[in-house]
Amino acid sequence: MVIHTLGENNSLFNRFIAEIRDVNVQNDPLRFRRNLERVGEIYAYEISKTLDFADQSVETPLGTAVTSLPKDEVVVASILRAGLPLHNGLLNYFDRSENAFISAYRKHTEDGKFKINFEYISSPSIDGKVVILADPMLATGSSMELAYKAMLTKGTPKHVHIVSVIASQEGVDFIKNNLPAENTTIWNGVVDAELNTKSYIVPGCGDAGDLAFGAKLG
Ligand SMILES: O=P(O)(O)OC[C@H]1O[C@H](OP(=O)(O)OP(=O)(O)O)[C@H](O)[C@@H]1O
Ligand SMILES: O=c1cc[nH]c(=O)[nH]1
Ligand SMILES: [Mg+2]
Repeated sequence: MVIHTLGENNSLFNRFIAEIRDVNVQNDPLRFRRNLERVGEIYAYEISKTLDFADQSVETPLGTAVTSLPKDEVVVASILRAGLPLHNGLLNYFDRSENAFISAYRKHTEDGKFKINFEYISSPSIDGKVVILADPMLATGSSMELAYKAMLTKGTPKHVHIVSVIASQEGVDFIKNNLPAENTTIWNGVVDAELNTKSYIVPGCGDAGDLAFGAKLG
């Protein structure tokens, strides 16, 4: 399985990750969402380089320009709710893509544990298409695995790109061990070493869904 960690290279991408993490910046929800969106835009550009391309003619007022354009059909998919700003960023560039949404969230119990609740998937057929499955946080990897399985009920994809902004090493290993290697690629912004006792990524950024959209009950 090919795994990319974009934050390993020096670029402006790291500024967006730093602001997403920074307690003194992430408390501005508009900026937090916009930074996730900007990260999504950069992922879209990087992932676009892996697509199949074909020459197409474009008529200009003065002649014909032959341009190499992506020919794959792309489905942008994300996990509610923290995935929404990242989804929007991907969609800003893959503006012709189809879209899918999966609801998967941590349902906490009184003993401090949680299980992943799945309620909903809205998706087109993914037969033969390139699926980009996005969620800013890859902690244990359970939500992503559940979302991946839900997507597979909608067809057989050509390729699946798993996209996270902040991942844990455990989450990356879990995806590597549980998803097929041949047609899956993982894209992370950064990979942090630890999960705490509540399975939050350390240093991570805190609760991405709450930072983007506010606290929720349960
Ligand atoms: O890798 P995992 O251990 O499964 O954890 C990651 C999941 O947890 C967060 O969602 P959360 O349940 O907080 O929902 P939210 O997006 O509604 O905040 C995050 O957005 C991922 O979906
Ligand atoms: O660190 C984490 C883990 C799960 N979900 C988050 O939003 N943050
Ligand atoms: Mg959350």
